[in-house]
Amino acid sequence: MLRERIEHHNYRYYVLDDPEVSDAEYDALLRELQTLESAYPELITPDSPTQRVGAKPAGGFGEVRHRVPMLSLENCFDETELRAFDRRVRERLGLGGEIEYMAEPKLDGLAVSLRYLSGRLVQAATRGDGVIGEDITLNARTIASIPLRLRGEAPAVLEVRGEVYMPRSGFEKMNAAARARGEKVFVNPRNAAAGSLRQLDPQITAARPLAFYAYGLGETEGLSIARRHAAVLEALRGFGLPVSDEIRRVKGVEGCLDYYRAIGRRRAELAFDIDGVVYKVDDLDWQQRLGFVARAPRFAIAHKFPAEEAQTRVLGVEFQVGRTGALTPVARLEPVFVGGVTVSNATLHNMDEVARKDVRVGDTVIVRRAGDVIPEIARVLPEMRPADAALIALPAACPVCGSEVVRVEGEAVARCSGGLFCEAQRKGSLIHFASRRAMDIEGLGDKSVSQLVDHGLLTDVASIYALHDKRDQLVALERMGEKSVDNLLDAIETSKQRPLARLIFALGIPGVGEETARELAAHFSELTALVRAQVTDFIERRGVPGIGPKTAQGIVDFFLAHPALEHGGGDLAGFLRSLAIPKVKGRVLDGLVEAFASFDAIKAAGVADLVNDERANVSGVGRITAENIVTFFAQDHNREVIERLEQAGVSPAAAPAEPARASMLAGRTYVLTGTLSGFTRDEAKAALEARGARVSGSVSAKTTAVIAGADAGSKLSKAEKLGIPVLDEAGLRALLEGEETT
Ligand SMILES: NC(=O)c1ccc[n+]([C@@H]2O[C@H](COP(=O)([O-])OP(=O)(O)OC[C@H]3O[C@@H](n4cnc5c(N)ncnc54)[C@H](O)[C@@H]3O)[C@@H](O)[C@H]2O)c1
Ligand SMILES: [Zn+2]
Repeated sequence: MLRERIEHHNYRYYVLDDPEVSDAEYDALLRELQTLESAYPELITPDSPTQRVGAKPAGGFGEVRHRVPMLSLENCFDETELRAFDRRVRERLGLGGEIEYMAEPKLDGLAVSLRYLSGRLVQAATRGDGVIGEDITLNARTIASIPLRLRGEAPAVLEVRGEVYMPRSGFEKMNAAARARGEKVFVNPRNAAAGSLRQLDPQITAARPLAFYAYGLGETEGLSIARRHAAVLEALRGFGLPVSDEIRRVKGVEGCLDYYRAIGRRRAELAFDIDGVVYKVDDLDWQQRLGFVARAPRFAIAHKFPAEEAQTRVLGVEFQVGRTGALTPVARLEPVFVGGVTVSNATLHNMDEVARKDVRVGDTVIVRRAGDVIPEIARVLPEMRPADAALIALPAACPVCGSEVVRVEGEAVARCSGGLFCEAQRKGSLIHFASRRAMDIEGLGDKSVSQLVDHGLLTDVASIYALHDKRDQLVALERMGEKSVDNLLDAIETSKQRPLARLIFALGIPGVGEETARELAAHFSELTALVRAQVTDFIERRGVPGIGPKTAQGIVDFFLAHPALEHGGGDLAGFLRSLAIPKVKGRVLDGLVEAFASFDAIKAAGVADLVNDERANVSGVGRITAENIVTFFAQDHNREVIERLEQAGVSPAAAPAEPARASMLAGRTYVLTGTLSGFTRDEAKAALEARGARVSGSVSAKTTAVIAGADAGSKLSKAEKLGIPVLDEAGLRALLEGEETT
């Protein structure tokens, strides 16, 4: 029965701090019951979960009777529901205009009530069932942000209502430590906070990273303040209680929605988890007139964010093949609504990840989609695993071309060995070549590349430049038409003039990203030089193979101790061997002779001359990338493609004479904010600094420009206020390439 199921989940959640289902699923059950009860009001009983808050205390703790009940909040999940709430409020108050609300973050922890008598903390209690809570005074005393004494002139009685929560950083640290000890980890900061606070041994609570925010009042005596919720918060602050500085006064539904969206964008940046925002009528007299229903006040509502996690089932696993042949396992899921969209696939990244999470086909899993991040499987619920759940195995053959799948020892990825014989790799490399940051050929995206490959019009990247001879065939294709074919051919023609760095990046050499491609273009100036390069052109060897710092020091010390040693002539290797210098034999001995040729040179060598190390001539190109580049250009088919590209007139401008790059942006200050798609923050910072710019963390009048990625927050609004130019990611690229002067 529905009520019993809800009660069971309440018990798991509120008493055991160990829920079995996601909040979204629980909310759906509760709504189902609410809908039923509103259709058949005669079924409502006072003990129905819709009429009650939380659950009775667990026992083990003393009981506290709340003098002012601790209620829950009504929920809304979208704009329509919010408007309905606002309309109800105005109708009840008989008001026409916009209502002023206080908008607050809805912290995801657990509610507590702190009782101060003449400024001293005398009791702390959980919400319990709203009427009777658990006495957690000793535990609450261990939380640093809960003052034991109030500041200023405290009233005779002050009950403070607020949320005990666990900041995200503390949660992650605590879970990492638990994982290292092989102990159970908490599924989210809320359960961690509840589980940590409701410990019978306060010493355990003391060791947990808990914090507190105050947001309201219970019983008070002798407190005189303005009849405004804002004044309540101000007073709480004045008594030394922590109050969130994200709280704002807003006007009407539009103000509420603006606040909701703005904080929603910054949700991931906040130091704590929030599951939504709360709007409260600011005027306390109005609050009083609005009053309460059974389990919640009528003057406030929680506007919840779409759940970032949801529960679903793994129906199967497919392996996708990327342009480098990497096989990515992708779980096919029973469609589920999470993070605001319906998700039916989630990446499993690679086989190590599959093993680490122990995902099997048939498993019930928690899917997570935070912000615009690709959905992923957060964890498996092993207790719900069916007996016939199937292990996920790496296929022996590529699902696209049937070539053998190889997995390099020690590497997480498995690859199809088919190379350009593999259609998936061919399509992938064509899409990459034409992509915006590579050769930027508009009209050659995922779909059209796929279509052209399927019709045999494209084979490799050089075949793009033969398309103009196939105009008739192109026009005959579905979704093509004269106009779009002409546009495509124009775009292809234009792409012949892209700078060398872009062409190098477009070729898709393993390990060569945009930044490395730029370095390579600057170093080699033309493609033929890069094609002919050897590993030694990238990497300079110094010292003698096999000699590390210790051996080197040993050699230097030996000659310091024997300054008079001379080599009378003859076999140098034999003479060295006869000296029996520690570690100097075999490869090291041969290497010394080869590198230095004379005994005097070896005697004179310092540690730095002896130690074997490598220096990169091109920044960002280490041995592995160097080998990748050389291997790439050693392949006949790749050389042939390059030749055909050249014949077709793809003649990238040699890197423009770099305007003393190191000082290109000297004297300028940039601020980075939001998420860039092509760079990490650190990469963007390094690239700017390499050009002489300063990168600062805060916006001021001295800021040259703010570079804003997706979901930029307060720094962007500050820049707009100060009238400081704002660049997007394309602007940043132009700036780095010296094409723009902001
Ligand atoms: N997964 C499960 O099995 C399960 C079971 C029961 C409940 N739940 C979840 O618990 C939630 C319901 O719990 P609830 O009754 O505590 O309601 P709620 O969490 O939706 O809202 C009320 C609570 O919000 C908190 N809050 C945070 N910031 C606040 C602020 N600024 N002002 C006022 N209050 C603030 C308070 O603790 C208050 O008690 C739902 O999200 C539900 O999905 C899940
Ligand atoms: Zn393949």
